[in-house]
Amino acid sequence: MSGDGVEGSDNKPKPKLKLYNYWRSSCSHRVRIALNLKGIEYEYVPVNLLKGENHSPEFLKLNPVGYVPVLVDEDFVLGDSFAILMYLEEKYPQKPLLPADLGKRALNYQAANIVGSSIQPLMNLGVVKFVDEMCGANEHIGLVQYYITKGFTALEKLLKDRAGKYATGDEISLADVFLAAQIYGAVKKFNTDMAPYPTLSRLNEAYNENPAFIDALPSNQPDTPATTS
Ligand SMILES: N[C@@H](CCC(=O)N[C@@H](CS)C(=O)NCC(=O)O)C(=O)O
Repeated sequence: MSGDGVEGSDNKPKPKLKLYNYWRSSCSHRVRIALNLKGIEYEYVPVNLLKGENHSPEFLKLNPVGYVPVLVDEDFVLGDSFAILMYLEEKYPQKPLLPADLGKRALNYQAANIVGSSIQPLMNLGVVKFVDEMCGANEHIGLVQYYITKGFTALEKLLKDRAGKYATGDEISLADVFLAAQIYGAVKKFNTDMAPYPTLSRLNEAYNENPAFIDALPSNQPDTPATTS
């Protein structure tokens, strides 16, 4: 969370960005990684999903769909991690997440959207609770594991001949931000065995050595419960 504050042309420091988020939320985790990579200071505003704070009238004014993360930049309010990442990318072009090469950029969108559309939504807290209420306690586990396997299998095939040190080359890019958060969530919450995914495992090792990724980990946030390792 370190980095230079953003200064206006009058050199007065501008108010910090606020990130409404939750330590364990993978969508929040993505945005924390990008903020750290770009060296943007922000205020961490915790929203406890287990206590349903995301359904409060105050929070729904910020994001009518009731999900974290939400970014507040002075009087501009933006929900959805993908939208936030694109906003940050344009407003803070340092350490770009989108490669200049069109094909690589498109590959980043594809990998990010496999995570953001075909894996994470199926393991979202609301979905998990709904499935368990309809089908019985812990019935969500099989469903989530199915979609993690399907998504990771696709990502492994997609990236195995294209990855460098990072997902789409030797520079960190958008796909890495999505992958790091998704792999962490799959392993920690659903005990996913990463052995069938050697490329994803290798990328995950690179993430775990990078301070911007380490500072963004769910285990390192101000609202992380003390009992969590
Ligand atoms: N497409 C949205 C999805 C946001 C989302 O699903 N957020 C989850 C946490 S990762 C959430 O707030 N879940 C609360 C719930 O399901 O009630 C994004 O990328 O920001």
